[in-house]
Amino acid sequence: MSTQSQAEVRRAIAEAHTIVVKVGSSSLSGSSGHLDPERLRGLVTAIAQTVRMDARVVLVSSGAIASGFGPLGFDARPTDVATQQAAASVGQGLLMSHYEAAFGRYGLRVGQILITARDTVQATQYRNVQRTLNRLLELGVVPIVNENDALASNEIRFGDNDRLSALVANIVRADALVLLTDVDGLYTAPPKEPGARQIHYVPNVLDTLENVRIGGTGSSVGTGGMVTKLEAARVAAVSGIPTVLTCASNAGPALMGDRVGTVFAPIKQRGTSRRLWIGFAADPRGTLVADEGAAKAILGGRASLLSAGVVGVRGEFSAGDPVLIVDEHGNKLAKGISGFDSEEVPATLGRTTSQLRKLLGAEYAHPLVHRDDLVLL
Ligand SMILES: Nc1ncnc2c1ncn2[C@@H]1O[C@H](COP(=O)(O)OP(=O)(O)O)[C@@H](O)[C@H]1O
Ligand SMILES: N[C@@H](CCC(=O)OP(=O)(O)O)C(=O)O
Repeated sequence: MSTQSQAEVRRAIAEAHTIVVKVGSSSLSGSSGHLDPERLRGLVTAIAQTVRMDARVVLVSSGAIASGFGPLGFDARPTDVATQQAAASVGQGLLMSHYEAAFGRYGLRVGQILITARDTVQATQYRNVQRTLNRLLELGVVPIVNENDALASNEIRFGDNDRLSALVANIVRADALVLLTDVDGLYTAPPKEPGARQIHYVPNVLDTLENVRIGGTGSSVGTGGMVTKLEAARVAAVSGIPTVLTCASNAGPALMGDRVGTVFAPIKQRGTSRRLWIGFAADPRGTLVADEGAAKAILGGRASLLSAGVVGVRGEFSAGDPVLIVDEHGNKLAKGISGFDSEEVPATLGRTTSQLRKLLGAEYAHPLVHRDDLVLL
């Protein structure tokens, strides 16, 4: 497909029917880091106006921890995982009650969906998330998505909601992704640095953004900074979805296609795939070494990785975790979701599926990595 001009990308966003809006903690909280309900209401007004114009909006909202640490008696956002999870557990309900009240003023219902990273890599969970989101949208509800912070394990989690929002955009086949933060777009350097200039249009986010220095969070409550926002824009772009990145106070103009923030053009035709997440964002928890035949089969594009073609395993992982697949020379071939725990793998190496059934039982008679769970690198 030919690259869309800035005006075309902005028009596509203005005309989008299904939109994913992501708002970061930094945009929902005041200088103390606590949730600021006034800011939340401002955002809701912009979204409600869009919904009234017949659009379907999924809101991916951070802010559970920001909403919870104050009521728990902490002055600042906690830094240890257990207290963050406790704060998120208290804060998520409070956050939703603010959203319920604010959307309620416009006669709109909200529905809460809490997702863990695993839900986006496991086929059944992925489909459940997809079905519920689609049904909520059909019913005219505004789904509000956050990571299930209270239960997310430290090893496999999104941490920030940027990448999660791109995957949600992919899951609902959104026409546009709107990333709202505390700066009006991408700058040539962290915006506090002298000389940093705003970029308004990124035609191909896969190209290394030369002359752009990307930094981490600029606030005491945000987590991913610009790094994860660009990752989200990349996932969206290769899913055929245009992205606009701007500050939360520009939500209304951004949704109308006005010239605010930074827009990222889509790169591919529309498509949806759980495999995008496997390829893009999932950090491998271990490595499987494929022999020559298996490596060739995988590179052919349509084969699963069978135990018969695996000669080694490294790292500790559970069935359902992302793993790297390399050849015997260490060349990276693919990423995939392991069908076995790492400790089960040695007993399966070199075995055919029927041998696995005979030796270990029917529950072991499946590929080590199924082809639907495998993405070439
Ligand atoms: N090149 C850059 N352009 C714009 N912002 C940048 C850049 N590098 C780093 N940042 C920082 O990223 C921050 C936004 O990320 P973050 O604090 O995680 O927000 P959120 O809570 O919205 O996810 C900005 O406040 C800014 O300080
Ligand atoms: N899920 C967490 C979000 C963590 C976070 O700060 O994310 P972000 O502000 O998007 O960088 C929460 O609700 O507090």
